[in-house]
Amino acid sequence: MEVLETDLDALRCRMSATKMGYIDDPYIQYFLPRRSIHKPPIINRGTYVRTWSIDHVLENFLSKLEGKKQIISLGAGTDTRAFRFLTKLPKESIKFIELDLYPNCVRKIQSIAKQEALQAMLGVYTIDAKKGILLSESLDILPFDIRRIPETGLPERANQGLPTIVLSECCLCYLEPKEANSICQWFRERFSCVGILVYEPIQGMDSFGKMMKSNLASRGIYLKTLDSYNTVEDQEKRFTDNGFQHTTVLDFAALEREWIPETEKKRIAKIEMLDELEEWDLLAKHYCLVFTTTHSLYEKLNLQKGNDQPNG
Ligand SMILES: C[S@@+](CC[C@H](N)C(=O)[O-])C[C@H]1O[C@@H](n2cnc3c(N)ncnc32)[C@H](O)[C@@H]1O
Repeated sequence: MEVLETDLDALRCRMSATKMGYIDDPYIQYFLPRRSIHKPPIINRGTYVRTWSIDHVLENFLSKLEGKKQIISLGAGTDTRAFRFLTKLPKESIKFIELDLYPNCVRKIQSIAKQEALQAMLGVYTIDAKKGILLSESLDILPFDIRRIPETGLPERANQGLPTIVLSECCLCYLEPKEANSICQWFRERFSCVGILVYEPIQGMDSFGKMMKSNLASRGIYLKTLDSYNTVEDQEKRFTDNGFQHTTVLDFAALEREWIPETEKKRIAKIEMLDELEEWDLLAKHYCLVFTTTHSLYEKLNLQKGNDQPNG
């Protein structure tokens, strides 16, 4: 299945951005030993904005709410975020549940099974590498086709009573809009305190967007929701129509401008010269971050009206 390969694309981008110093990720080496990957500066910058902004929303959620919190990652692939966060936070305060298709879970778990440094962070754990299952106090990796969620619910390890952020870092976009929508609706109806954090492409109708779609289509990969949620406004409406009460959507140009601190911008600017600022502007308009919440989570995060940045 071609969609499985998209995880390797994301991993390579993160490796390149890590190697260049945009991202601090000591764990990625365990999942992609080949470090010779180098992506163009605008791709590294995009990977940085993507990683920084998702981390930012999650860190804010984890630090502002008391007690145990849950992050359910749809199509988590070989994301190392759980390990990065577990180095900084008490294990008992956080539960990551990572779902992906069976072959990608097996691949990830095989890497973890070889690395004591990763296992040491999990406390008591069990691994069944053949089944692609890892269970521990703070991280579960489970092979699960997320399209089943509306019918069968989540694997029983998930706890509907915990404040939860559902992360779709480029995953829901591969589903039919109806399927993606039913999943979001399922979470809103079952979880009282929930947010959905989505990173995905937008603006698929212009020439850059068409090129992006046709490059992927040549590999059998289709961004199925893109035409339905083509703009920032469409993305906002998507979640408002779905019954979520508070939605913030920013493209990467806005994220960089409004969220990323000046000190970080200066640091990033020194890493690599961006010869073509116009190219970056174009790319940055084609990706967005959506953060949508129920009223209960919104109140707990204490979002200020008119303040897009979720740390108030
Ligand atoms: C672009 S990758 C993103 C991986 C990771 N979230 C990241 O950003 O690094 C998309 C992931 O979604 C997974 N995926 C696609 N469709 C899925 C489905 N129906 N159920 C579970 N996972 C799925 C793929 O296997 C792949 O690992």
